[in-house]
Amino acid sequence: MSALQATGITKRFGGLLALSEVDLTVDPGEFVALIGPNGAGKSTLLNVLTGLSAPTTGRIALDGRDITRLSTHDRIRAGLGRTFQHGRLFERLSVIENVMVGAANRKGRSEAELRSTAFAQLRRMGLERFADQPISALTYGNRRMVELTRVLACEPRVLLLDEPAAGLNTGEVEDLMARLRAIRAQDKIAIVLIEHNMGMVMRLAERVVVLNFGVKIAEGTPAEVQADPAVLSAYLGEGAAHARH
Ligand SMILES: Nc1ncnc2c1ncn2[C@@H]1O[C@H](COP(=O)(O)OP(=O)(O)OP(=O)(O)O)[C@@H](O)[C@H]1O
Repeated sequence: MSALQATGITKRFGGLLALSEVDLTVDPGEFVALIGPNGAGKSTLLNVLTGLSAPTTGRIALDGRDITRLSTHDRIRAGLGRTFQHGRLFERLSVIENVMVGAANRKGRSEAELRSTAFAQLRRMGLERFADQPISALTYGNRRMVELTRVLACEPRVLLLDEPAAGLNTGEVEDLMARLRAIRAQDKIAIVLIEHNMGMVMRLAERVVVLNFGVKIAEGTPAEVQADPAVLSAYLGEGAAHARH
């Protein structure tokens, strides 16, 4: 059974067709990258999957259960986690308190349990020394890592990441990739990554799905997708694709 299955997702904003009959299937533990030029519909698809935006038509299932009509909060509880392109940390709270907020999405935990869960997550992300610092004291790169830690504290089965490497320096991107590999190996969670950093996509993803103007134009291994003329056209324009063939 698929960990996540979105079928026939269409999303209209007035006259604009942001997504057109998009299918996305993610197997348990699989690492899928979702790529496409600016405005292709990637963030819109994540918003629909997480319930921030209702699809015009289409169906979403998590572990075989229809979640199309669940609230965002209930989807998180059901095991669907997500980070945002522009982070949303609580500035006035400490690092560990932010992560505790993530852990609190799981029912029935005492404050002491939330704190120890949050601390364990911070430790495995190499952030434990910042636990009691305010968010405002962190570098940009560390803030992004705290965002990832917070969603991990929700113990997702499927993790959706919206451009986690944006704004990170080379060393931080390497660190992020190593952490994502470790998370996946340890937690066996499925990951869907939206990313413009193609080097990262090619090194991490097992399967790549390409959107362009709201339509899925290609799907395959990183090597297959890189060699696909339709993908080249979408990124570089018809002229560049023809020049290669
Ligand atoms: N709330 C909205 N209202 C109207 N149009 C929207 C809304 N959200 C997105 N769009 C439009 O839908 C299309 C897809 O946008 P989306 O942000 O999903 O693309 P993207 O692939 O994530 O792009 P980027 O890589 O630049 O983040 C764009 O034309 C965008 O202008």
